[in-house]
Amino acid sequence: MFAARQATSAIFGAAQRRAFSASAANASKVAVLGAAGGIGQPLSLLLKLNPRVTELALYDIKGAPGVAADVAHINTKSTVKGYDPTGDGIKDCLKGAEIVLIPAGVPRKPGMTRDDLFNTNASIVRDLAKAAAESCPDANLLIIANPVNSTVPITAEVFKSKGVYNPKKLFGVTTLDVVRASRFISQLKSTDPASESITVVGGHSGATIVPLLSQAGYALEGQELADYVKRVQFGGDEVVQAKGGAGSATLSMAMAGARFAESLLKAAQGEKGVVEPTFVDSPLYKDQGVTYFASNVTLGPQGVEEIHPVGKVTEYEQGLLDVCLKDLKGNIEKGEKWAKENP
Ligand SMILES: NC(=O)c1ccc[n+]([C@@H]2O[C@H](COP(=O)([O-])OP(=O)(O)OC[C@H]3O[C@@H](n4cnc5c(N)ncnc54)[C@H](O)[C@@H]3O)[C@@H](O)[C@H]2O)c1
Ligand SMILES: O=C(O)C[C@H](O)C(=O)O
Repeated sequence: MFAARQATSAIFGAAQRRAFSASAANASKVAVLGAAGGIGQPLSLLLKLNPRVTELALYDIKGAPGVAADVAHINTKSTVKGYDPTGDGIKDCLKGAEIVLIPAGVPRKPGMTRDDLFNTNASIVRDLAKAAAESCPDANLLIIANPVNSTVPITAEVFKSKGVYNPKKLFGVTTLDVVRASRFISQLKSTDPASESITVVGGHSGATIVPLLSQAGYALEGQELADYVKRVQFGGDEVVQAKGGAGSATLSMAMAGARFAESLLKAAQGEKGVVEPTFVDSPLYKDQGVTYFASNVTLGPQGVEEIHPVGKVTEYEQGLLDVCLKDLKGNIEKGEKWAKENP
């Protein structure tokens, strides 16, 4: 039988559980908006298994109370409550949240780009961002809904318009790109994926996803390198195709979102040297008009502590970066413009 304790032990090791006990006084409310969806459900499950989470608040336009009732039976200590749009649902869900994950929004079907989701997801994210800016302006906001390259700038504009924008607490979740980059190189080189750490920078769509394989000491060449880069850049499409119209990555994304939330909680609870890749308001390419950029970031109790530079790249990687920056600038400006015109 899959006992919750065993599952918790498998995902969160003994050292983590001891560290958690030492800081058990921390109350960590985590909210998931879009909790009844393909990502939302397994993400809620993984958060329920995380001993650092003390309160789990699950919101969706439909189905969240059911998901909450189900997840709440898992024998870990956190409390779970589901909320829907009736009454003060969203406000109550967000009040006191330390972390808010937003996977609410439509996923791709074969033949679509992430940007094709813009028209639907922009207003969903804007409205949820408004609610967060009003009810939990100090929370860490983790944007999963696509197109991340635009939904993060939209969220920032909402927070700016309410006078509560804190660039250190707004994150586009790009964790899945490094999870894939590590897994795919381990398949090529027959290594342990858990010990692979491939830096991926840029954004979260196609050519804006730039894996920097050379920094991990790998020197793939020619077609092998091109195929690897393409697989990382279009890993999402691989899943969209395989699901044949039934959506995009949900399970691997839930794992990636839960990992990022865990890293933020560790940092908030005093752990040093917690580094994750994420798409943030970044100085790295501001001189080229690219105001948000994903790179490795050291997390601290106040969110972003240090944005790591991109570091040394090969000529080939510089070529990828040049293409990335051009696309990214357009995606960011599109989000900002839309948010200003559609407050
Ligand atoms: N950042 C990443 O790496 C990454 C990875 C995978 C998917 N995604 C994106 O995540 C999003 C969700 O994907 P999914 O597979 O879970 O989709 P899904 O359709 O299965 O679930 C989305 C959920 O959002 C809910 N929702 C819609 N509007 C809402 C609103 N206004 N308030 C609250 N909830 C609302 C829906 O009811 C649904 O339950 C998509 O945009 C997808 O492209 C991002
Ligand atoms: O590919 C998608 O549309 C979903 C997500 O962004 C992913 O990378 O899997």
